[in-house]
Amino acid sequence: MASSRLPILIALAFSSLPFVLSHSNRVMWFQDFFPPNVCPINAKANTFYGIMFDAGSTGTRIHIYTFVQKSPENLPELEGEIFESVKPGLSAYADQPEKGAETVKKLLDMAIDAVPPHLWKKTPVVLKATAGLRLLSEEKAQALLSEVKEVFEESPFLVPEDSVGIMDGSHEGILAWITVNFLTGQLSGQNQQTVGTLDLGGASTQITFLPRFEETLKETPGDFLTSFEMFNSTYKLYTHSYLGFGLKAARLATLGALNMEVVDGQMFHSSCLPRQLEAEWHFGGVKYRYGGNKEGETGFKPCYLEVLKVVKGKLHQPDEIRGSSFYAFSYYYDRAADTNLIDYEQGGVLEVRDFERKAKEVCDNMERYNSASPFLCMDLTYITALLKEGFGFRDNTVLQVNQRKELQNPLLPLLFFKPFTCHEADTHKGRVDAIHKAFLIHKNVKGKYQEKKKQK
Ligand SMILES: O=c1[nH]cnc2c1ncn2[C@@H]1O[C@H](COP(=O)(O)OP(=O)(O)O)[C@@H](O)[C@H]1O
Ligand SMILES: [Ca+2]
Repeated sequence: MASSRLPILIALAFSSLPFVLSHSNRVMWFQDFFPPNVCPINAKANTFYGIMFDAGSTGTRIHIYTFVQKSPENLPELEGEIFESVKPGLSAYADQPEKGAETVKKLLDMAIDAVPPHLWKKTPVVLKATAGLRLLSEEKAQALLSEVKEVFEESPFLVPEDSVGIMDGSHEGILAWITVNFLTGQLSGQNQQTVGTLDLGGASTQITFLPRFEETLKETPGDFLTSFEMFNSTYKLYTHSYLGFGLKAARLATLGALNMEVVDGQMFHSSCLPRQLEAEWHFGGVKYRYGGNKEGETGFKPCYLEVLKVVKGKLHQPDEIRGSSFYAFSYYYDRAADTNLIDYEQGGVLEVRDFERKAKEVCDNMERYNSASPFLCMDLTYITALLKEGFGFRDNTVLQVNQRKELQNPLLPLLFFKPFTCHEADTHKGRVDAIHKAFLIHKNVKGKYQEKKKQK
């Protein structure tokens, strides 16, 4: 993050991303998550901490934040972050929730070392799970979450009431959009030209952009639109999370194995895999056997047809995006960097057709690329089909594929708000109200939008 922006931090930055749903159609971000002494009085310099877990489908990550508040008048500044991750993600322990929670405990032990003992009780700890847990049955997901909650409660840290839960898919999209557009300076000043975001996770994928045309708002299903207020502006965003369309879930779908009761020894085949391949793969706590088409076809053409079945007609295609450029990350970045389409460090700018070109190159020469990952052909072909046939992007749509670590920081948007000063936020209620005013998310924007039109 550009260090000049660091001072724009808010006192509650560390207080997690709870996304508490309120009784109305509003989503509140912080309610009930305020550690008592955020705004110390008469303190010259005060350091405090916050612990956030991002429980993704492919891995669990811990962010331990340190904030320093130099004087009661100033807002705290982010001083540092300790980051660690483990694989696989929690959903791999669907049938062993205690073991899953063990992985969280190991990461949490790092926080015991990082946070001074006298601050343990004031340091909130939060875990937000994404698509891996959304794909599990309610019962299995809850079992995992309650084991995690127990681990938190046995720890010396502050455990807010809603500290462990599954994050709403649309919030994932909004967070990414805010992060990218804030970091690129689009949310401040005049002439805002925001950029849309594409996040390709393991189990779900998100698309988010700010529609420029009324037509888009009219044609979009209501639950794809979310509005929020920030820095005194209202943004009506198009955002949607497609569950089961993450890269790894798409592999299973292509193999015909997604949501299947896998029979022992059952083998799944695909023309997207090296002909002679026979292997095993674990995902979401299930073991899959898979391999190439020993006799049938292999290569880009048959693979594209296979993958097409997974995406064609399954996604909403907003016309407006065809000509715009998007910011793409997660597996878009990983696969582009793996195949030298972009630089690992710098990221780069691509067109959709570059993914297709690379997919052809890899799929039609699978023996050569086999050593990297047997799924490379399938992954690149899926990305191509998802972008073109799924979302409806043109071949020449420009994608900025940049890996910025901050993008993976689920707390970052909270660091941008400056909704109140410490003086205004002396009371718990004062803080909640201030945050409320500063940042609201409304659901069902379409309903509202139509109502407004009728009134006109
Ligand atoms: O902290 C991070 N740093 C870098 N990349 C990350 C981080 N967290 C997730 N990713 C990227 O996200 C993708 C995996 O998605 P994830 O496991 O979060 O699935 P989900 O979003 O579908 O639950 C990979 O491309 C991985 O590189
Ligand atoms: Ca993710």
